[in-house]
Amino acid sequence: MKQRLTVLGSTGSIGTSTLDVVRRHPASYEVFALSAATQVDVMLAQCAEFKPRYAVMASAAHAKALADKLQSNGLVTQVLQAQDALEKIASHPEVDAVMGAIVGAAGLSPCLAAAKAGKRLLLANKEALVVGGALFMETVHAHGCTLLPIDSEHSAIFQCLPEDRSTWRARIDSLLLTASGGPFRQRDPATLAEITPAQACKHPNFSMGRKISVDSATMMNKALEVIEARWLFDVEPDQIKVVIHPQQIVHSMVQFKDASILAQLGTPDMRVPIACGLAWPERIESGVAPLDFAALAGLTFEEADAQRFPGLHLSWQALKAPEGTTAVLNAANEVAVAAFLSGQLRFDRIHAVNLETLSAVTPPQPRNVGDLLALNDEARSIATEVLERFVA
Ligand SMILES: NC(=O)C1=CN([C@@H]2O[C@H](COP(=O)(O)OP(=O)(O)OC[C@H]3O[C@@H](n4cnc5c(N)ncnc54)[C@H](OP(=O)(O)O)[C@@H]3O)[C@@H](O)[C@H]2O)C=CC1
Ligand SMILES: CC(=O)[C@@H](O)[C@H](O)COP(=O)(O)O
Ligand SMILES: [Mn+2]
Repeated sequence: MKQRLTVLGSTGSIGTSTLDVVRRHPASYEVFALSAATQVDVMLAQCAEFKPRYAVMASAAHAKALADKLQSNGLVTQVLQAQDALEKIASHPEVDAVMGAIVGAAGLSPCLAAAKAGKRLLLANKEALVVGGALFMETVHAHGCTLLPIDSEHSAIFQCLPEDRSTWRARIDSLLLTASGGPFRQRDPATLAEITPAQACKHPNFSMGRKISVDSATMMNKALEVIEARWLFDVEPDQIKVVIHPQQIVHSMVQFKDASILAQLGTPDMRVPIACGLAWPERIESGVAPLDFAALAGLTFEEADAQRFPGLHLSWQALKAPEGTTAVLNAANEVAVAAFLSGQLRFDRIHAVNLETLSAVTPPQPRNVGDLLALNDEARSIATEVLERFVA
């Protein structure tokens, strides 16, 4: 029986890698629905190839443009638009699995809809978990959702852990998240003010969307991943450690109570964790060449420099603060990164916007997804005010 799949964010880096793996296994997977925001022609080509029943676009104008092109190409995919359209394709009764690959908090509601419908949820969209926190995991557990981490570090940890979740806590000492250190790991910190979006988006090992690439450059990506790990694996914040490993061959590790460490290794290519999530607990071909150990120059590890990467430590601070603080941090960072990418904010001021927004917002205890979305909106508007003080 084929798995019927919805891909949220199909035109992005994770979305296209997902479809690349799916393309290799036509007997096992069928695309039920795709979603995107702006890239109409990429979506048109995906509809022509994968023939989904539905395609969702984020705005009415993009939906209309896609519908017109589909019609003139004789394609019958139905185009939907509106917030509840994403939730509809994520929770549709005919869907087995959902890839959550929208970037940012915009992915929270459709991922929660998939979780509530008890789907197999392949989660790349780390911001959904950073915003959703305990409420996200409660929804996963209450509705029998199978949550499969796609973020490479979390997929690595997931693969190193025993399958029986109830035994994790008793056996784990700590989770060791590896980090590349980004493109500025060795750059003179005095020159960080001059960095351009193109430089920040040049990740040393992965070709990714622009937002996550900037996060890797500030190491806010690792901060978000610390928060993601806390919720995915139900460990205390201080059980999560970060180590820089510039080659990104070791994707992360689990240290057990007896000091034994298990690591997951592989070529740095997101099709590996994606294939792992699609097929779990089986294994399928991902299209990625295995590691050639003889050709590796060496694997090195070092500590993250707190002065160069001040944002990294905000994760532990936010996790120890009242619930909702991680949502505030995420909102501030989304606003600051967008401002940097549009040329308004200096790279070295992203951290200042995050820090000031955190001190300006005291989050009330979120009781439901409505509270989380309201908190996200409030934190975004305060971050936008804070930003005014830092723009050139
Ligand atoms: N890229 C990677 O290797 C990794 C990514 N991740 C995580 O996966 C997620 C996706 O990352 P990535 O693929 O790099 O991002 P991209 O920017 O490449 O893709 C994002 C996708 O989401 C769509 N999108 C953007 N904004 C919205 C919105 N407001 N509403 C609906 N859809 C939207 C985009 O549509 P369009 O392009 O049509 O505008 C696109 O399809 C992020 O959370 C990231 O942190 C995690 C690990 C690795
Ligand atoms: C591929 C992936 O999972 C990204 O999150 C990537 O690992 C970024 O790495 P750094 O944030 O360590 O640069
Ligand atoms: Mn990652």
